[in-house]
Amino acid sequence: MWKRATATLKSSLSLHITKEASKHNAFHSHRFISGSPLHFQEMDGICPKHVDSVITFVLGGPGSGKGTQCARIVETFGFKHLSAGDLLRKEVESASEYGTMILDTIREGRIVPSAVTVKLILREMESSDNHKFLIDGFPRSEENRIAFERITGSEPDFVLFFDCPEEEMVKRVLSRNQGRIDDNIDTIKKRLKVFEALNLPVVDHYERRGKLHRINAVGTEDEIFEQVRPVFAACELTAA
Ligand SMILES: Nc1ncnc2c1ncn2[C@@H]1O[C@H](COP(=O)(O)OP(=O)(O)O)[C@@H](O)[C@H]1O
Ligand SMILES: Nc1ccn([C@H]2C[C@H](O)[C@@H](COP(=O)(O)OP(=O)(O)O)O2)c(=O)n1
Repeated sequence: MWKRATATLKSSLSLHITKEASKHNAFHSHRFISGSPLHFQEMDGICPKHVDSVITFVLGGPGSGKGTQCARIVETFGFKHLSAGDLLRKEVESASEYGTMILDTIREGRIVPSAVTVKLILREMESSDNHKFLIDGFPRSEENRIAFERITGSEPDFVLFFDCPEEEMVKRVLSRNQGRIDDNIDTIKKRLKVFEALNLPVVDHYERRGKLHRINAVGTEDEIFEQVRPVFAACELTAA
């Protein structure tokens, strides 16, 4: 399964976001799906580096342990980890024209428009020589999913979902201690609502597609990794 054709992965360099994208938040606007007003300008063409790429999406609520387990997967299986949240936070720090919009959106616990997030992800993929990608915290909505699949012309090879009870997620986020503006009880409550409304439909979608690996996210980090490991080990065997 390592070998797959993402032959239609298009160059992020050909993506442009209009200012309109920054005005519309995905939570309020699904116009991208119906009429594509976010104005991606896509040129035909393949990014040759990614013809054989493996793409794994890592889903789960805030604090479910996605980042923690991704670090273990990177260490054990050599994937390139792309955290959508980290990329967005880096964009805020880089004085990007979208910085204020991204920061406000994160502070309010909403979802940044796909035009911005997909562009950041593709830019990172193209600058990497790795061919195995863990895309963490994405897609967070059907709008994210549809935008990614439409732009790249590809689906993930498989999807991990860290299934964690809400009270455990709240406890973990409140003790995360990374100085994040969204790790406070008010924003967490909003993020959990957004997660249920927008992310769970994505989980259901991949379950129906037979691509979902549901991981019980309660337990020690080691115990959880012992559920994760066989998913990746099986794929390595298939590729051998
Ligand atoms: N299995 C676990 N049990 C308890 N705490 C955990 C576990 N996995 C991660 N954590 C802690 O919970 C917090 C959130 O984990 P993180 O990996 O950042 O989650 P996510 O990326 O899903 O938001 C971090 O402080 C992390 O150290
Ligand atoms: N696909 C994404 C991923 C994250 N974001 C925004 C909204 C999220 O609440 C924040 C933080 O995301 P991040 O994945 O770092 O958060 P958690 O690790 O799940 O707590 O970033 C987004 O708008 N779209």
